[in-house]
Amino acid sequence: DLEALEHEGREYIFQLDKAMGARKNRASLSEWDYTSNITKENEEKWIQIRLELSQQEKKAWEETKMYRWQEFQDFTLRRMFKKYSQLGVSALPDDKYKQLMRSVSGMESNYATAKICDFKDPTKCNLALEPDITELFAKSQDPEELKHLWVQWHKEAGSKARHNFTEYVNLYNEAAKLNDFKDVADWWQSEYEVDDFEQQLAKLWEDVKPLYQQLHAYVRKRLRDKYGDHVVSAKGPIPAHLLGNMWAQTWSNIEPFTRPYPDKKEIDVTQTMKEQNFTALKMFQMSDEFFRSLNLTAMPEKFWKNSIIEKPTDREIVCHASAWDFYDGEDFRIKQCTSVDNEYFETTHHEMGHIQYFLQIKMCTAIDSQQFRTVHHEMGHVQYYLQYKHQPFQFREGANPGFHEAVGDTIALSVSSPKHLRRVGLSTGDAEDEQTEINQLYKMGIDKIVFLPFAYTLDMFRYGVFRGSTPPEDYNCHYWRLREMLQGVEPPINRTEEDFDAAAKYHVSANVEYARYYVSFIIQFQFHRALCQLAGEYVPEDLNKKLVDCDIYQSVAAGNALSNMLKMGSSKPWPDAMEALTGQRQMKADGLLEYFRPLQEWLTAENQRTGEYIGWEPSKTQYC
Ligand SMILES: C=C(C[SeH])C(=O)N1CCC[C@H]1C(=O)O
Ligand SMILES: [Zn+2]
Repeated sequence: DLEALEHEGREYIFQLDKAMGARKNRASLSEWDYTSNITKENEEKWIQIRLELSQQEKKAWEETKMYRWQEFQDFTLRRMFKKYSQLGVSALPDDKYKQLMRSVSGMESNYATAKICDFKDPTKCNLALEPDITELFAKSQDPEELKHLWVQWHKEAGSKARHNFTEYVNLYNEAAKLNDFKDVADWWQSEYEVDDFEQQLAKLWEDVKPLYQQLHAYVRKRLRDKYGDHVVSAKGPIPAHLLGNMWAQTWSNIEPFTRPYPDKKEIDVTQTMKEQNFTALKMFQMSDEFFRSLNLTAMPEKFWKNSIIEKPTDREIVCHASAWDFYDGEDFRIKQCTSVDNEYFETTHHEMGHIQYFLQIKMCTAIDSQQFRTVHHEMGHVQYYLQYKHQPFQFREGANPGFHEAVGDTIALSVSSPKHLRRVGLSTGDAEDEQTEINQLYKMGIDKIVFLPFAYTLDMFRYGVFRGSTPPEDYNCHYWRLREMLQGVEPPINRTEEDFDAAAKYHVSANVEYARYYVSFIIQFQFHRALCQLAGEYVPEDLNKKLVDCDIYQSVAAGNALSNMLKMGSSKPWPDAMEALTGQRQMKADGLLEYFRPLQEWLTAENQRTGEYIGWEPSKTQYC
């Protein structure tokens, strides 16, 4: 009878889950070995192990199909069977599976090892993205130098990936169809368990677009004032190489010379951290301490022992920051790039003297607030792993991919508040006045608001590619059409289909879905608002308890609510997790818009005062 069958199903699935845990542990260890020492030999080992594991997954999948799990009474049991009934890329025949893995690892290693020549010294041709190009791009205010760095990087990391990318699209789409999806776009969106995901993304963009347009207009004016109207037009898109970031996804690096009140004391965390001899180690310790202050879990010993945060000089590694769960309940790591330079050498030895297990900690680029945000971002991933490590392996993931990206950033919203920076001695700024608050909101806005159209573009582009509505001969043209339409940016020089600029972004070369960050940058404000209310730090309409100045540090009430949501992992559909923390069951832009309301009002008035054109006319550069 069904009762007995369900009982047998439960026995079976928990055995399967344990075996899956062991497989995931092996897969993570071999991927770690490859990405922290990029060699042909390690690539072969990683591919071999993945192939073995896929055969085991295929066998398990055949068995699972024999159970009539859709009729089971137990919700959790049905949910586990449902997840196991999806085989994934292992559904491909072995030769195609290997080909798909080779095309992705080919793109990823090309991206990780790409080098370009320096603008000032053309004989110096060993500039890597981290830390060299990133640092130059953040600091240079010479449009010609910025154009050189932009064009060279997009040539080395973008164009060279085009062949592998088209092969990856075909094979990945084949795998999607073998999993009963129309294409990869359909597969990626299924992770969000709603049937109108793309409409929800569009609605969120409609809600945020007016605010973005005001910010875009203001920044364009400030850049035109600085570089002249032959470089920045009055009504056109903003040239993408002038925004302080290779992908124009965050504009924090141009804050020093574009903020609303330039003479207002700036809370420059980077400067203070340097003065206080900060190292990455200290930032990781501070982040760990923040989570502990909320009654969340301390980083386990293996984290401090096994993480890699030094960019080795003797080998190539994948530098893009990442957090890892090895599915054994103890081993969790971060791999974040650093490079040895004498400024931190002494500090590191000094630190090493204090701490037995410590990893060689130094930051790739100088200690700066962007790196500080990345540290919190990565530590948020590890905190989520720690909270749900008691779940069955199949549920050891975020409620949806956006949740996993939002944890660290939500904490960083408190850490970057003026109140918190004063609390930890990173700022001696006096209490807030109106102008300082606008400067603070502007600094947060050119990181958080401008990111949204970039993130939206990246996966709208790939949805079109996977659906075939964007054919390979139009890849670059469609990419720039979307970037102009949504972000209001244009390439610094004409582009052709010899170029493939999308792959110059890590996540396109590494096959990492990106809508997760778009979701994260929306829901992190819903999380932040809920936590601030729980911490008694935010009371609607109370001018002494404003959202912009909320810091949940040491609030056990907020921490317990956060950990209760994180502990769920993906055991329930994400609206249940969202509701547990915020009382809302939908993604909504209301949290973000409430946070930035004072900035939106200021920008609207300022753009009226200067008569700046809101929005942008078609670009004059050629790219189609
Ligand atoms: C820090 C990470 C590793 Se999950 C990252 O890729 N992020 C974090 C914010 C957006 C996105 C990016 O760098 O493009
Ligand atoms: Zn992340």
